[in-house]
Order: sequence, then C-alpha cells, then structure tokens
Amino acid sequence: MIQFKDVSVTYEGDEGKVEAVQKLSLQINKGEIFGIVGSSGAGKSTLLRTINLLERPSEGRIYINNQDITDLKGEDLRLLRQKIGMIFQHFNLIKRKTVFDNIAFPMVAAGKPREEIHKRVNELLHLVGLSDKSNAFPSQLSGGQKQRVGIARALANETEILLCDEPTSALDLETTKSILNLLKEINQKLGITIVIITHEMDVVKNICDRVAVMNDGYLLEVGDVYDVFVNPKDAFTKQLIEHTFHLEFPDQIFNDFKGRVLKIVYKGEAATEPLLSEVSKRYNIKLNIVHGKIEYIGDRPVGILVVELEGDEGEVQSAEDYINERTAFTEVVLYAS
Ligand SMILES: Nc1ncnc2c1ncn2[C@@H]1O[C@H](COP(=O)(O)OP(=O)(O)OP(=O)(O)O)[C@@H](O)[C@H]1O
Repeated sequence: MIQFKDVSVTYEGDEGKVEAVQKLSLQINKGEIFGIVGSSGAGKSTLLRTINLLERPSEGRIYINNQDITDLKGEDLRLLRQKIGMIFQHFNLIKRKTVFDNIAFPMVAAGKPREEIHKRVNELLHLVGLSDKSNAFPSQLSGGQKQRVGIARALANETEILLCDEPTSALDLETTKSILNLLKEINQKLGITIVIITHEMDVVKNICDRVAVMNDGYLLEVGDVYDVFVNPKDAFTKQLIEHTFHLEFPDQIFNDFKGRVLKIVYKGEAATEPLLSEVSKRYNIKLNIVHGKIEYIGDRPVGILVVELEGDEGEVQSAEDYINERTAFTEVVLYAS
C-alpha cells in the first residue's frame, strides 16, 4: 500500500551533504501497524515524513495505493495530505484553541460544512475518550490527554494512514500503555494503516505487526515483529532488542560461573524441559538453569532461558550445537575460563 522504491533523501547541511536515507526499498501493507526503529540520526523521521511529502526524496519513487506520489504538488498534494494524519512526540496542539477547535482544525481547513464538523468532532471526542474536555484548552490537559487530542485531530478527515513520530516518548509508562491501546483500537476498528517511529522497542513489541530496522540511512532488516525479535539477523538489531528482554545480570554473578553460559530463545510455550533433559542424557555435562521466563510479543509467547553448561570442552560444544539446532536462537553469553 505504501511502497518506497530506491528512495534516498539528501540534506544540504552546514558541513556538506547529509545522506539521511539511502537507496531504501520497502513495502508497508494496508491495515498494518508498521514500526520503524533505529538509533538517533538513523533517518527514521526523514523516511516517515516522505510519506506525506514533508520531505521529498532526492532519488527514487514513493507509491501509495499504486499511485506514484513523488512529484505531487498543489491541489493533488493537498488531497493526499488530507488522507494522511500525523501525530508528534510533543503533540503540536494549538495553544489558543479549545480541544474542539484543535480537532476541527483540519476539517475547517478543508472547507467542510459546519454541521459535518460538529458531528465528526463529537464522534472523535467519544472515540478518544475526551467528550468532557471539548471546551478545555491544551494547557489544562495531561500529556496523555494532549496526545488523544492529537490523535483525534489526525483522524478528522477521511484518514487512511496515520503517521506517528515518537508518539509516546514524552509519556510515562501507564499513559504510554493507554495511548498504544488507543492506536491499536483505531487500527482494528477503522482499518487505518499506522506507521510509527520509535526508539522504544517495547512499543514495537506491544503493537506493531511488522518492523523495519534502520541505521545510518540504510534499511538493515524488515520482517514480522515476532520473527525479528526471536531471530534477529543483524548484529545491530540484536543489540536493540537485547534490552527489551531485560536479561541484564549484575557482573558479579558471572564471576560465579564455571562453565559456558548460553542464552536460549525459543518460540511459543513449548517446554524446553524435554530438550534439556535430552541434552543431559546425551552429553556428559552438568547443566544448570540460571534463569527462565516467558515474554509476550503482541500476544505470542517467546521463551527465554539462560543455562550453564559445565564439562569437557568437546562435550559442551556438542551440547551447544544440539541445543542450537532445536531452538530459535542460541547465543553464548559467557565462556568461563
Ligand atoms: N533539515 C535538515 N537539514 C540537515 N540535516 C538534517 C535535517 N533533518 C535531518 N537531518 C540529518 O539527517 C539525518 C537523519 O535524521 P532523522 O531526524 O531522520 O533521524 P532519526 O532516525 O529520526 O533520528 P532521531 O531519532 O534522533 O529523531 C541526521 O544525520 C540528521 O542530522
């Protein structure tokens, strides 16, 4: 539905050219929640902003519903932008306008009749749970409420695509959860395609269907969130998701290990017990389970185990290979000397 074909975006900076996005090709499907992650300066915002042509590609083409939008101007561009809503980290509400007028703003700009605006704004206020705040001003709202107004405003016209630029980065954990739930509800109820850029992998884990990982303007990998989390292809991606599994141990603990410590990631709730007892039987090693838990990516479980293998080097290696072949992802965390 949104297709990038060899898209590059170059800025003329003070110190010469900045290649913010480089030869990037990617497809975002209709109706999905698509995440774009990467380090600071990776080009995420730039890429997002090409979808409504706030930035224009210096090379390549962008298609929406098979229509080449790359060179749209004037009235055609205005009509395209009507279908694409956007929300921001700092909400970008108009301070002097009430909640009602903030939400009505894009419809007024599009020249919609008064009654239609009235009806639609009230529907949207209901959708985002702010019917009682219609006459409030932004300064009277909490961060989460401001973002709800931002979302309602972004949906005011016949929005097909919602672009979200770090929508929860300025919010606390609880509020983040409620905004993510709202975005999910909007996606499911209204079938709106959502593209979300974030540096929070938890956001991706919670609501995205697919994710693209960017670094230095390049696309490193793209895939189903579950697959990317369970089996990241790129070292950079691996590093990004590592923290979200909250598996950091105090250094102290590593001093106590005598054997090789493995982190094992497996799909589903499938018990690894049979696998581990099989390993103990087959190989002459001592196997200690250090840590184990189940995490959820969307609503699909992924199991994570940390085990220590002690014994003869050859046996330990064979046991590791055996485990590796039968799990989604196995990594040596520590080779004790
Ligand atoms: N208007 C601009 N003029 C010059 N350089 C720019 C401009 N906008 C962005 N850049 C540069 O382009 C690169 C990509 O920036 P971009 O904001 O797209 O990255 P990002 O991944 O969204 O980063 P962050 O997470 O920090 O917002 C950076 O090196 C940035 O400094």
